[in-house]
Amino acid sequence: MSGAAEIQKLVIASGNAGKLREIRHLLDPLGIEVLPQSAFSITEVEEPYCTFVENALAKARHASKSSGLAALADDSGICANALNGGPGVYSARYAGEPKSDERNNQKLVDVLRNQTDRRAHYYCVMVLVRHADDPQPIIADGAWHGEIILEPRGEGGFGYDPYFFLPDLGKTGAELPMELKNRISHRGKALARLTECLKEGAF
Ligand SMILES: O=c1nc[nH]c2c1ncn2[C@H]1C[C@H](O)[C@@H](COP(=O)(O)OP(=O)(O)OP(=O)(O)O)O1
Ligand SMILES: [Mg+2]
Repeated sequence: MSGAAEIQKLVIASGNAGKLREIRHLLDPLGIEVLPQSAFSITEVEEPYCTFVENALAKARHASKSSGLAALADDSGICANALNGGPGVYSARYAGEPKSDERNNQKLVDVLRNQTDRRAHYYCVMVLVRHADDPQPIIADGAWHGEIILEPRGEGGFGYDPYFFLPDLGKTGAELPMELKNRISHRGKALARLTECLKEGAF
C-alpha cells in the first residue's frame, strides 16, 4: 500500500500558532486538507526526550491517536554554539513554565551577552505518521544558520526570530516575509525533504 501518497487530510500536531501559519503555507500547494490539532481539542503532550526526533514522534503519535487522522509534527529549537547546542530541544521552556517567547529571548540574550561567539542555528525535525502506530514514520530535518543579536529587529515570524540574524541577508528572521523564510528556514527545508520522501513513495 502506498499510504503516504494517498494522504488527503492531515492534522498538524502543534499548538504553536507561528508554526501552524508557516506549515499551512508550505502544505498549501500539495492539495492536502490541513487541520490544526485544536480542531480536535487535542491536549499538549509531554516532550520528555532529549532528541528532537523522539519528541516529534511523540507529538505526531498523540495527535494521530486522538484524531484518527494522519498527523504531522514539528519539533524544533534554537541551538547556540557557545551553549554547546543549547537551549536546543528545551528552547520552548528555556526560561521555565509557563512558556514565554519574551522571557526565553531575554534569557538567551543575557546568557550570550558576554560571549564573542553568538553563532546559532535553528533545527527542525518533521515527522509524519499515517496512524498512531505507524511503523514507518516519515522523518525529515533541516537546519538554518545565523547569529543571535542583542537587540530585537522586526515584527514578523515568532519565537526567537527577532534576535536571529542572517548575516547574508542583513536581516533577522522577524524581518523576512513568510514566503522567503519558508524557502530558506529549517522548517522549510525539513518539509521540502519530507515532501520528497512522500513523492518517492518510500513505503
Ligand atoms: O522558525 C522559528 N522561529 C522562531 N522560533 C522558533 C522557530 N522554530 C522553532 N522556534 C522556537 C520556538 C520554541 O521556543 C521552540 C520550539 O519548541 P517546540 O516544542 O518544537 O514547539 P512549541 O512547544 O512551541 O509548540 P508544539 O510543541 O506544540 O509544536 O523553538
Ligand atoms: Mg513543544
